[in-house]
Amino acid sequence: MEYLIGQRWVSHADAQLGLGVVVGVDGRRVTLAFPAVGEERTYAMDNAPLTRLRFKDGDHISTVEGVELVVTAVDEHQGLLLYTGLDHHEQEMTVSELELDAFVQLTTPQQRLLNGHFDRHEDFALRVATLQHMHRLQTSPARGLMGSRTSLLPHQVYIAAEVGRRHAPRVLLADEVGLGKTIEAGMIMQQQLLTGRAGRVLVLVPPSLLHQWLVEMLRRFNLHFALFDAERLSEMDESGDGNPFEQEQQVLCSLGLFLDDPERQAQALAAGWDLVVVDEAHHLHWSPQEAGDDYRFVESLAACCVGLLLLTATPEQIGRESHFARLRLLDPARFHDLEAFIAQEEGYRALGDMADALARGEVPADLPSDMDRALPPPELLEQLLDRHGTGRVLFRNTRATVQGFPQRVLHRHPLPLPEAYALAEVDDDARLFPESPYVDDSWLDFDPRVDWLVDTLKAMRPEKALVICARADTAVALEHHLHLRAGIRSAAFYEGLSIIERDRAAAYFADEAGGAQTLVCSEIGSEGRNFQFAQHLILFDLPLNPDLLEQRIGRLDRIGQRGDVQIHVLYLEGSAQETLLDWYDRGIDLFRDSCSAGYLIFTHFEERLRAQLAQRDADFDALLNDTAEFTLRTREELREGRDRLLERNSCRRDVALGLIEEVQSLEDDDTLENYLEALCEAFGVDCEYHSERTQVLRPSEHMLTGHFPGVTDEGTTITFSRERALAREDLVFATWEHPITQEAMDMVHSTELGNAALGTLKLKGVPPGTMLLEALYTVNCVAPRALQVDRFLPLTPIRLLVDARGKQLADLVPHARLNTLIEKVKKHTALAIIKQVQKEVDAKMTLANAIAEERLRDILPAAEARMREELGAELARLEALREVNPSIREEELEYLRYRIDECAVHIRHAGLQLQALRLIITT
Ligand SMILES: Nc1ncnc2c1ncn2[C@@H]1O[C@H](COP(=O)(O)OP(=O)(O)OP(=O)(O)O)[C@@H](O)[C@H]1O
Repeated sequence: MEYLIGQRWVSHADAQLGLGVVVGVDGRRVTLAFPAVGEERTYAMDNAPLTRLRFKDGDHISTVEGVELVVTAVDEHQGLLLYTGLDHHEQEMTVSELELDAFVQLTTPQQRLLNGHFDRHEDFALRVATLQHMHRLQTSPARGLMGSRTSLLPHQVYIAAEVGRRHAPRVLLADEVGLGKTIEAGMIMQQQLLTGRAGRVLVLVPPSLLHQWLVEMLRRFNLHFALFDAERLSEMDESGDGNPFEQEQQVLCSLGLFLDDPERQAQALAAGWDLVVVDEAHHLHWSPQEAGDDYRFVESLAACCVGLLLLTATPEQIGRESHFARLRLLDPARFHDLEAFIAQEEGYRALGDMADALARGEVPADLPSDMDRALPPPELLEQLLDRHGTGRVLFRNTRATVQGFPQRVLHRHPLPLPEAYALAEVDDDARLFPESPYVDDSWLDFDPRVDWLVDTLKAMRPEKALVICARADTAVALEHHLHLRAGIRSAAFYEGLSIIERDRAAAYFADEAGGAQTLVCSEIGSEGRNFQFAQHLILFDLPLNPDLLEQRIGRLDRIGQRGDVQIHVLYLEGSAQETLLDWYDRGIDLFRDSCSAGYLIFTHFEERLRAQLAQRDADFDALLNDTAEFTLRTREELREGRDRLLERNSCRRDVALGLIEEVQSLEDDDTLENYLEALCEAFGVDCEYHSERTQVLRPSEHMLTGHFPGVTDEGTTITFSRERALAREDLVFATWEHPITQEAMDMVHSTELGNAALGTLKLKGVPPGTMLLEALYTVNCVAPRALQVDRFLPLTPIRLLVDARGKQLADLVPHARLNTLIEKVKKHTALAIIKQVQKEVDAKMTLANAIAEERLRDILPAAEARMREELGAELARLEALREVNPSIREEELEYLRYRIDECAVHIRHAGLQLQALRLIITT
């Protein structure tokens, strides 16, 4: 090998040195300067780990002056290479190799292979596997649904898939209490973030639910929200770094932060969000006369964010009008007329009948005129639901459809009315909450509910009971009494506590060993919290709103409840509470069955009920009968009309079951386990068996990078079993979509790991000394993530195996087979081989590139056709839908048209990327 001063060489022993230049040749020694690292090294010529750097036509080079050229010709002059190329103005220029930038990164497979930077065959195989898995995940129907630590419940999976795949989803998630709206919102967010449809997310929740949300999002979805409270915001203000909302991508805070604070509102509005989520949205104040500050703020947010999820279990808690007002936030164009909305709801019964008939295979005579009667009934049913239902904006699943819920069992506990209460002058409020007029705690001494509570809790020990009362003062007094005077382990949960104190109290109650036996909550504890680990609910009083009562019961009667829910209602005989209990129990039958029309029924009878609460008389039985009859009728109407349609729209079981099956099949085989093991091996992470389908990952001394995603110094225990992950919170649930897997895959994809290898092989029928080149290409489409072009044009790995005569043998010798046959070659032999076959490799690469390009010519039009078919069908559907159901917003249509055009442009410009190259010599 001849060395001349000025030539450029790279060290294949240490790629980090950058590009060296020969600065001295002295007998048998050569000295190189490596300007990128400011070092000089001298080597013995006969075993220097150096390779001459020689660029070729089409390579990108850059000079010390920062000029970038695409090489068009290479000449040699007095032993030095001269590169001619075009800069980005298409100007031609020629530079000597002396002028090349020393910070060269040899990363392409061909450069690395030809310069002697070989990888292990295991790493080569890992790279190929990574690209194949990435491709498979990109095209999976279950994309975005695999990574949540939740049971796969059809109604949730359906909603997550249906809403999560929309661009800019704007929906009201209104499943009945405790059916998992938070989980659905998490699944939707996870999917939107994973697929790039959303990046910036703002979640607004009541203060008492902040931590519960924070924890649920993290442990179930690996979503790291920044929790903003007043303190953190003022610290951020002081730091002078500008708008705090612009400093985080996913923010969780309470709506209260913004009330009466126009400046904060302006900051949040200016920060721009892809998705805004509002929990317990029934609290937003609105009436036809006046909108509250909270409503107006959310309305401003709704106007400038693209996606909006509103969550409420009791959409009509404050009445139909405010239900309408929330729908208006989602789509002001569609929901602009309250009267029309109410009239339309009335037509749902007829639609429900038609849907039933179609489900039975009959085509009803009165089918809407926009529908094509010639279609088969299942398709007509799809169209009917799609075009005439409310499914696009409103999702509501009920216990009746979800099934598997335990019973609610009512226990009435009459107690004598103390004289002090009987004789007191009372108003409406004090009738229901007789202790409320007391400024001190003296009522504890004579109120029989207190002793009952103490005795019952003691008798129940160690079973846990949630106690709910309407007022914070009552909760505090009761808890003090239980705790200090009766020696019952208890905690209070009320609005006077800070958020952290509330969470501490809830955690103390949840603690199985040594925790509180009871938690005494004011009404704020009746909303959103998860207390299903308890089976006893003690209602110290009853609220004067059936939806609030439903929320209270929902704390225990929710997903995850394992036994029947025992509802104990304490009441003072002859008091307004007894009347209210009778009305709820015998009128609405709310203790046995949840009722979405509770508020409607309440408003219908409110006047008569209030009169009976003030003074029960002979009319009460009539009130009970009327209420029961009205309730029956209303439930029936809802079941026949709105709910029936909503249910069909809110969960299509067959679709959901198909998706669940897909997720399960990905989980059940051991591909991920084997793949992660190979990844760990490649990166120097120890993988130790823990128990069935569970491993401990630990950084080893030979860790390749400073960090492997998700692996801590102490070790991270991961399980591949969903069942175990649900039972054991401390284990990481490893799925294809867990950040560990995703980031590790990215680490392989975005670096050169495994992209160049050399080996030998004995192959029957192939003479020794034959050269084979195994090349893997992927389709490289540069496009904004939000367009999701990868749905139509995924990575599409193309594997070629070219022999010396240019024959393509990929199908004959599959990659997996090659992996089992290939043998390692010592580094110096490999370097000797590569020097000899340089020219041949170049020639075969040209050939391989041509074959791959030819394949690409088929792939791109097919991808465009697929995109046009899929998005075109979506567009046609939306256009048809819009004719009859204006809940489709014009922007949705416009965006879809724009997306089709943009996707087409990007698909046409897609190119190939050589991802990995392996040179094989037969022996
Ligand atoms: N698929 C699931 N797998 C496991 N647990 C779940 C699942 N869905 C819901 N849960 C649990 O059930 C409980 C109720 O869920 P969630 O809080 O999402 O309900 P919700 O509809 O928002 O309730 P609320 O109406 O009270 O606000 C929570 O403890 C949640 O963690």
